[in-house]
Amino acid sequence: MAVLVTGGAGYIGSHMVWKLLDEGEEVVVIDRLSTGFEWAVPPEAELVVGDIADQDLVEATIARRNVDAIIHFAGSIIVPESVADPLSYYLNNTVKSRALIESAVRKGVPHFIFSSTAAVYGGKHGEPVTEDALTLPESPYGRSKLMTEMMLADVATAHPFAYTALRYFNVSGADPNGRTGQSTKGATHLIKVACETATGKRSSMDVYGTDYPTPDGTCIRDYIHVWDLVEAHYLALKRLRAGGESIVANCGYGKGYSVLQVIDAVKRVVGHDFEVNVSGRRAGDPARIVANADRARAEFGWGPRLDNIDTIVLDALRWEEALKRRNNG
Ligand SMILES: NC(=O)c1ccc[n+]([C@@H]2O[C@H](COP(=O)([O-])OP(=O)(O)OC[C@H]3O[C@@H](n4cnc5c(N)ncnc54)[C@H](O)[C@@H]3O)[C@@H](O)[C@H]2O)c1
Ligand SMILES: O=c1ccn([C@@H]2O[C@H](COP(=O)(O)OP(=O)(O)O[C@H]3O[C@H](CO)[C@@H](O)[C@H](O)[C@H]3O)[C@@H](O)[C@H]2O)c(=O)[nH]1
Repeated sequence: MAVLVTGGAGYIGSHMVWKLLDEGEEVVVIDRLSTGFEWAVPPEAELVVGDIADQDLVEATIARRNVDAIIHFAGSIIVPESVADPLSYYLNNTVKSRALIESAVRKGVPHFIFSSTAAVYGGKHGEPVTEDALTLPESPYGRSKLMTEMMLADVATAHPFAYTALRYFNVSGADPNGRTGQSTKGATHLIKVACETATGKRSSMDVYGTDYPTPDGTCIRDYIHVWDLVEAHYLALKRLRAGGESIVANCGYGKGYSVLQVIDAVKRVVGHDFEVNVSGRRAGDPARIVANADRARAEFGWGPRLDNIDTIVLDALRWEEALKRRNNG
C-alpha cells in the first residue's frame, strides 16, 4: 500500500515525501517537473514523471502501487501570476484537479488530502480567521483553489471518498535536518527572497507597499514552518484512515508578522544588513491575514513545534546556503 504524493518534487511536497518515509510509509510521486526537481525526491520514493491530468498514467500508478491515499500538492502557486494569466491557473489548479479526483473515484481511492490556501478568504474577514468565515478570494489563484474545494465536497457526498482540505497560510522554512528546502527558481515568496538577498544571490529586494492599513504600513501574514505543516498532513492522513469525515482546516500559527518584521528577523538571524527598497503594491495582496487553527488542533491533535519566526528563518537560511553549495559544486 502506498501514498501518492502529487507535486512531490516541489517545495512542500518534497518535505511531505521525507515525512512519510520517516514514518515508514511507501511513497509514489507524480510530478511533471515544471517547478520541481528530480533530485528533490529521495531515492526511497518512486518518481513518476508526468501530469496529474494524464488519467491513464495516474490510474495505472494507483493500481500498480495499491494507493490508499492521495496527497495533492501539484499546482500553480503565484498570486500575481494568476492575476496576469488566470486561465492557466483555472486549468492547472481546477481543471486538472478535477481529472485527478475523477481518477481517485474511478480507482476507489478512499482518502484525499488537498493543498488549499488562506487565499480563499481574501481580506474581508475577522481575525484570526476561522474556516467558517466567508470565502471571498481576491485573486484567480484563490478562486481556482476554492473551486477545487467545492468539487471535493460534492464528490465526498456522492462517492465513498473522504477528504481533508488544508488551508495553508504562508509556508516557509526548510527541513530541520537539511534534506530538502525551497529550491524554486525565480521564487517570489517573502522569506525565500529575503534569504536569497541575505546570502548574496540577489543584490537587493523590494517591499511591495508601505501604505496598507497596518501598524507599519506593510502586509501582515501568518508564517508557518513547512515541517509543522507536513506533520499536520500526516496527522490528517491518520485521521482519515481511522474513518474521519471530510473537513476543511486552517494551518497557521495565529501570529501575524509584517513584511518589515520578517525582513528584520532575517537581518537579525543572518547577522548583517542588506539592501531593501520600497516599491508599489503588488496585485492581489490582502492587507492582513492570520489563522485560527483550533480545528486542526481539535480534529487531528496538531501541535506546532517550530512556531518561532527566527527558527523558520534560520532553517530557510541554512537551506539557501546548502543550495548555493549545490549550485556551485
Ligand atoms: N508555498 C506556500 O506558501 C503555499 C501556501 C498555500 C498553499 N500552497 C499550495 O501548496 C502546493 C505546493 O506548493 P509549493 O510551494 O510546494 O509549490 P512548488 O511549485 O514548489 O510545487 C508544485 C509541484 O507541482 C508540480 N506540478 C505543477 N503542476 C503539475 C501538474 N499539472 N502535474 C504534475 N505536477 C505538477 C511542479 O513541478 C512542482 O514540483 C500548491 O498546491 C500550492 O498552491 C502553497
Ligand atoms: O519580495 C517580496 C516578496 C513578497 N513581499 C510581500 O510579502 C507578503 C507575503 O508575500 P508572499 O510570500 O509572496 O506570499 P503571499 O502572496 O501571501 O502568498 C503565499 O501565501 C498564500 C497563503 O497565504 C499561498 O496561498 C500562496 O501560494 C503563497 O504564495 C506580501 O505582502 C508581499 O507583497 C514583498 O514585499 N517583497
